[in-house]
Amino acid sequence: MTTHKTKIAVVGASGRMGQEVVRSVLHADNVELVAALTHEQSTSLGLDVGMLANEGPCHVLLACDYASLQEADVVIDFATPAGCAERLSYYLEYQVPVVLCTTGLSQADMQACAKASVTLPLLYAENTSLGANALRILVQQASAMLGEEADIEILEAHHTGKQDAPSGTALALGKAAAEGRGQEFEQVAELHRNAAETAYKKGSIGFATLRAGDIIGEHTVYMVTKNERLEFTHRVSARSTFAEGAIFAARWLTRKNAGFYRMNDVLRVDACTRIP
Ligand SMILES: NC(=O)C1=CN([C@@H]2O[C@H](COP(=O)(O)OP(=O)(O)OC[C@H]3O[C@@H](n4cnc5c(N)ncnc54)[C@H](OP(=O)(O)O)[C@@H]3O)[C@@H](O)[C@H]2O)C=CC1
Ligand SMILES: O=C(O)C1=N[C@H](C(=O)O)C[C@H](O)C1
Repeated sequence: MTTHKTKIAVVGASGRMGQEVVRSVLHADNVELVAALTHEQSTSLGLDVGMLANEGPCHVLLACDYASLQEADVVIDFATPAGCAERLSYYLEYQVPVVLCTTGLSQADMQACAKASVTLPLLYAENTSLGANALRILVQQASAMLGEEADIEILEAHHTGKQDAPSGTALALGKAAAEGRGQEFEQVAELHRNAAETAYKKGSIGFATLRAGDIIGEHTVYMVTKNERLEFTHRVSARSTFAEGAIFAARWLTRKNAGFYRMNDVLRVDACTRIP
């Protein structure tokens, strides 16, 4: 019996994550790589993305003509925030569902995502790993239990190539913590805890950032009360974790109607049930 292979286009395909997704797609038997896209100025245009990803030729060349999206069932976008609005316009034009994994997006970009999702299945994932999404639920629950008794601080560590800070995952964890104790995130978030003007305030949620070497992605949420503390830590030791999560989400998204989706919808971690 031949099974239908999901046809995947990877956007940002020459980047750290783009190459990881290419590798994972080439190794999986239920998906097929049909396009690999980047921007017009990319120095890697025209290269075989299989070669770029150290997998040998796969006969898909890095391109910037988004008309090739017509071949795809779904897009996985791990490109940089710059150009996000333009990319969304292509996904709308070619009506191709998208798993958007870019962090550091502006409010305007997020509004454009919401607007696009009126007519397109769009899944926004600042972190496609199972563990980070489970952690978000645990943090919300613990924060609800402890209330404002606990000081909450979030520390994230990433490789030196990361452009945005705090990370998208750290912000999502902070939002979950604020939600848990019934706070408005924007009112309590101290995004740069170590900056001089953001000294400790009771009830705030502080963020601190490390950028060092090749750390793939680590997040710790501290909940500290008098004489004791909880530390919730998630560490990723291979980028393939993110790539495989994105592919899993992409296949799921091809069966959905237009709408704005999150990893929780895919993984059902909130209901503590996994889709096999
Ligand atoms: N959701 C998740 O689980 C994860 C999300 N991320 C996020 O993914 C994003 C990419 O991370 P990473 O791979 O490390 O970054 P990289 O800088 O390695 O890759 C980004 C890629 O995007 C390409 N690019 C730049 N501008 C455009 C554009 N306008 N259109 C299309 N492609 C473009 C770049 O091409 P060129 O190099 O040729 O300029 C580059 O290849 C970040 O926002 C990061 O935070 C990362 C890991 C996990
Ligand atoms: O840029 C990265 O590398 C990562 N970015 C995501 C984020 O900003 O949360 C997810 C992961 O931590 C790796």
